[in-house]
Amino acid sequence: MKMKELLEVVPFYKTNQSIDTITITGVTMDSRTVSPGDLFVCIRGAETDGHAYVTSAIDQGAAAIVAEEDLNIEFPVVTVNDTTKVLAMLAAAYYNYPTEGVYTIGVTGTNGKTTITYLLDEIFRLEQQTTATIGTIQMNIAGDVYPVKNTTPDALSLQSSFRKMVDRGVETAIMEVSSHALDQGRVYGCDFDIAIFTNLSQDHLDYHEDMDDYLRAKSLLFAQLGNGYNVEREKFAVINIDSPVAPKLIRSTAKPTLTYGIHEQADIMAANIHLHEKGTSFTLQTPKGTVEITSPLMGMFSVYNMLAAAGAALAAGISLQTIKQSFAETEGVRGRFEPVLAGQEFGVVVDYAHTPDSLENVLKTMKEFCSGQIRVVVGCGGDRDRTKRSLMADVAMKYGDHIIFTSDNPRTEEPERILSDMTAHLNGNFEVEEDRKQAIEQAITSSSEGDMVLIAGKGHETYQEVNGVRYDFDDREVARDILLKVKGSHS
Ligand SMILES: CC(=O)N[C@H]1[C@@H](OP(=O)(O)OP(=O)(O)OC[C@H]2O[C@@H](n3ccc(=O)[nH]c3=O)[C@H](O)[C@@H]2O)O[C@H](CO)[C@@H](O)[C@@H]1O[C@H](C)C(=O)N[C@@H](C)C(=O)N[C@H](CCC(=O)O)C(=O)O
Ligand SMILES: Nc1ncnc2c1ncn2[C@@H]1O[C@H](COP(=O)(O)OP(=O)(O)OP(=O)(O)O)[C@@H](O)[C@H]1O
Ligand SMILES: N[C@H](CCC[C@H](N)C(=O)O)C(=O)O
Ligand SMILES: [Mg+2]
Repeated sequence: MKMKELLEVVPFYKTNQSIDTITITGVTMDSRTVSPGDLFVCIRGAETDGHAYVTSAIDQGAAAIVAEEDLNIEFPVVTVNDTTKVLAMLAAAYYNYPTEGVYTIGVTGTNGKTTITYLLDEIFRLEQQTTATIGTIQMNIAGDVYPVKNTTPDALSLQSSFRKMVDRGVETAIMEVSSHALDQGRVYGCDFDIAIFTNLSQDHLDYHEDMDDYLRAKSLLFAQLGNGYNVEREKFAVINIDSPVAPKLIRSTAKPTLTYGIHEQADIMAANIHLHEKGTSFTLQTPKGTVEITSPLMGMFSVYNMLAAAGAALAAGISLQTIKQSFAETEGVRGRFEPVLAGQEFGVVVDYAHTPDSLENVLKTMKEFCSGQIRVVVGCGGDRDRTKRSLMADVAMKYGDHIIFTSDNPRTEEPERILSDMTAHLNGNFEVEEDRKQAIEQAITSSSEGDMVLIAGKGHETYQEVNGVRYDFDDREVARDILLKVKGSHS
């Protein structure tokens, strides 16, 4: 492809020499993956600066460089103001604007993104559509599953995945859009048809300066809605009106908003909510009519997730009957309020709660139905928001009866430091057991009929990450093995 043609997507740029005759065979932002003929885009990252790898990119055969600085080298360099945004534009152009060919739904917010993408995927598949999902657990394109490094992939991987979707006949794609991704422009080249907001609560303050900065990142999804190339499809923002930040997000988009909620007046509402041990039921009120919902999903937070999914599905033209059927038949998401069943007389639940708000939601739900004692096994990730640690510990202490604080992906941090951040301020009874398996065993062996154990924080994860190494560890398997062992020793 002629480099000049690709650069037509970039409104302003400067060159140090003529680029008229340059042909490029790929675009990359990583010197380690440069192939001869690639255009190398220098990105200023969180760890290092891509500008430092120009020589290495050239040595490996790069055809030209896109940079934010005049590099003073005898080599074709295109200078732009913001390489991150330009990379997203180039990625979309290089893969020929694939989101134009796919109905694209983006979900952002602190909690509930993965769950809502799965709920929507089930709805669209019930309509016999070919779908794709991208998110924390995996990427799924028309039934083919791919592992992911990030919840939201970098711009190049993302656009290449959308191209694959078009080639595979995907009609609707539903993706999680993390605040990191928005801040780093990973989705800047995507033309979303629907943007969903779930909620905002504390997380990621290691990365974002404060909650305002975190919200600013989230709002970018709504600001970019409708700025794309596809003007034929109507765009909608679907926003949780019960969230205090809803007005700011509504103001940040030029597109129509469908609101959903339980407390404030909204377009999509849940009334007559009944939360019970086997799930939820409620009356779903929408501009397209009213329908009774029953679902195996537990807790008030699940009602919110269903409202968000219903709002987006209705905006996409799906019928209320399909939505009703899909919520009734949903399989849920692995590692989200997932019971571990091995014939024991007490409940064991694995859940991905790794923020104060999600932990509170899950524990409130458990408390509602637990006739006995609640035991909580919980830790906090290393190299992540330190200020959420004591808050998560407070929530565990408030709702649980016996708390065992343990490790959850210490990464490069000392587990003792993480545990001390969680517990140093606490009074009262709790235990600290650094070894997660021991902690789970302790919680399970001391439970009896009517009790419940919550194993929080890792959900679907199948590893424990310590110093860059991922050791096999699956809360669900570990719990099941312990339950079977305990049962065996009693029989
Ligand atoms: C902090 C963060 O967000 N980092 C992301 C970021 O990497 P970075 O900014 O650290 O990149 P860097 O290492 O500084 O490198 C800068 C540039 O130099 C280039 N480079 C670097 C080294 C080299 O030898 N040659 C070279 O060319 C790199 O390719 C890059 O272009 O850009 C990368 C590509 O998009 C991401 O994979 C990476 O995610 C890391 C792995 C990560 O852990 N991110 C987490 C915090 C994250 O993004 N999480 C959210 C979900 C959070 C949630 O919802 O809970 C997510 O979307 O996954
Ligand atoms: N709407 C909600 N409000 C509050 N908590 C929720 C909500 N939905 C789910 N949760 C809790 O948050 C946990 C994570 O849910 P989910 O994986 O759907 O969120 P996410 O936004 O994708 O998270 P991540 O940022 O890690 O990708 C669940 O296990 C549950 O404990
Ligand atoms: N996407 C989140 C996942 C947190 C899950 C928890 N198990 C942890 O490792 O902190 C993050 O990377 O911050
Ligand atoms: Mg997720």
